[in-house]
Amino acid sequence: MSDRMTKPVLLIVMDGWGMGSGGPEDAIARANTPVFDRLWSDYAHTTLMTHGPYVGLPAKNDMGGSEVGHLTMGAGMILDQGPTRINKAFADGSFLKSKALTKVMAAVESGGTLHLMGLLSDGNIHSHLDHFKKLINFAFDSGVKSLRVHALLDGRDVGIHTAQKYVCELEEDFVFINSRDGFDYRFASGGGRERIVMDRDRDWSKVEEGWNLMVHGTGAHRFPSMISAIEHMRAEKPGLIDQDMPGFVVVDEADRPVGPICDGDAVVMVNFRGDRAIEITEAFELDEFDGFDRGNRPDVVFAGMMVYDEDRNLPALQLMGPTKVDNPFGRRILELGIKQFRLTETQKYPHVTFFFNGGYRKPLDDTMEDYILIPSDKGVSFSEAPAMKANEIADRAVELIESGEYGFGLINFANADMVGHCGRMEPAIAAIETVDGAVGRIVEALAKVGGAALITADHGNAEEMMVYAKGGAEEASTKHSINPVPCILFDPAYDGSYTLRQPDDEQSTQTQPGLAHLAATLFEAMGQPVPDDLLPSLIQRS
Ligand SMILES: O=C(O)[C@H](O)COP(=O)(O)O
Ligand SMILES: [Mn+2]
Ligand SMILES: [Mn+2]
Repeated sequence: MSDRMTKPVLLIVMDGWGMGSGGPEDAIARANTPVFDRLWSDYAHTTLMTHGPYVGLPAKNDMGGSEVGHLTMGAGMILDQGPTRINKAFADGSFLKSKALTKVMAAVESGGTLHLMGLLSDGNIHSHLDHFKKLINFAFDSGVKSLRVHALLDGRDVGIHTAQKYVCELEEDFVFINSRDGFDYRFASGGGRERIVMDRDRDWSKVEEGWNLMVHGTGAHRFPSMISAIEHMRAEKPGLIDQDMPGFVVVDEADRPVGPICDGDAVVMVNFRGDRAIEITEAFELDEFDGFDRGNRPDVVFAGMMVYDEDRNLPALQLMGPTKVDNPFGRRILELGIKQFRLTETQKYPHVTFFFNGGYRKPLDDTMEDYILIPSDKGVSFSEAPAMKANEIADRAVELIESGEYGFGLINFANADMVGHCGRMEPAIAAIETVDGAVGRIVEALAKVGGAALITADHGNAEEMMVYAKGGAEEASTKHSINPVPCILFDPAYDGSYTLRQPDDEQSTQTQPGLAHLAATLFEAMGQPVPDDLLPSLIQRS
């Protein structure tokens, strides 16, 4: 061990690990978690809010997600998130007047088709149905004659079998619009978000399949309408979750695609969140591109709802500017001369990098920041390999702690979330038990060097693996929850002289313990002065 040993303080995010009811749907309560149980009983702990106004989301019961959660943890304050800012800009009219949207509309003025592509649901994690509707109505009001929707079906941020509901809502608008002379609005292609387009781990085959369906109108599954496609897929594979639905093209009586993307068209990616929107954006925007063979790349005006990659300014045309975090935690401690690492597997790479950094994805200073990303398994369902890369992450974390070089490290364990999104109880339990063991090895290494850790989560998921309809019918739940998450301050020198602030109904959104209080808590745990623009630390000394 180095003799200039630094005692690291870690932020360990057990992604998707919420505090549930303890009932049969609660995979976390059902799992055997001796490490978590011991930490909870021996160290100062509390629970944190991760949803709605506590993380800057528009509605009271909006679920938290990784983007808003990590951004809030890194910001140390509650900032308006993308959907909140977009809603406000729609409400005050500035969104529809933006230069970027004006350019999109101008591109199709002389007869091109406007294509809207994105996740068709009201999950509000990656996108919102209202944004589709508002853009459709605006196109209609602006006299755009031809519009096509390329719909990514959700079933991951919303109920598992809800695709039809969202499709029907837009179909209703189309019926009205198409009753006017010369207007032709419809769906052109679709498919489950886990099958096409919304990859975030450079699995280009998924993006390629989506590209071929949307751009070239080619693909084995061809249907006369969205609804017939969804009904057919469901009948063929009962129980199929929307996110896993194979991709398809909508075709006319002569089997011609009704809406391939052609030269002179405009394309809007309606998703506001970047991690799963960036790969398809690269396919549209980059001249030098080796993800897959694009065939004839159409010459289109392409716009994104927001920026998806700030470092490369992609896409070039953004309907809404980025959410700005002026002074994220990573930059603040860099300025204090504290060396830091970020560690996770690639499925969660945006989380520990550009989400936590509130924008930038590469280290600001390579000598002071190490971003370590272990490749996630590819081509398997995480429910078949629920250990994911948790053990490899723990191995690496122990090395980093023992190196004595780092004063801070952020670790994300993907398991409870990624396996939780599959909606199956047994694998979720296995996922949680793996994370528990991995955290155990990390705290053991920390104890040896006198380091500390805040152990928490960005939002719930695996503690709610089923939802119950009225009358008791149960259905698998693949989405996040709005339950609070645990927060433990592991501190081997803990002598009971402090506690962490507890939630109670009397506190305001700003003071109720939440993700926004972690940055100040970390500063305090590191023995550093807490910057006074941050929301206060959770540590209460007696
Ligand atoms: O992208 C996903 O997998 C889900 O929509 C949200 O999960 P995350 O916010 O935990 O990444
Ligand atoms: Mn998450
Ligand atoms: Mn998730």
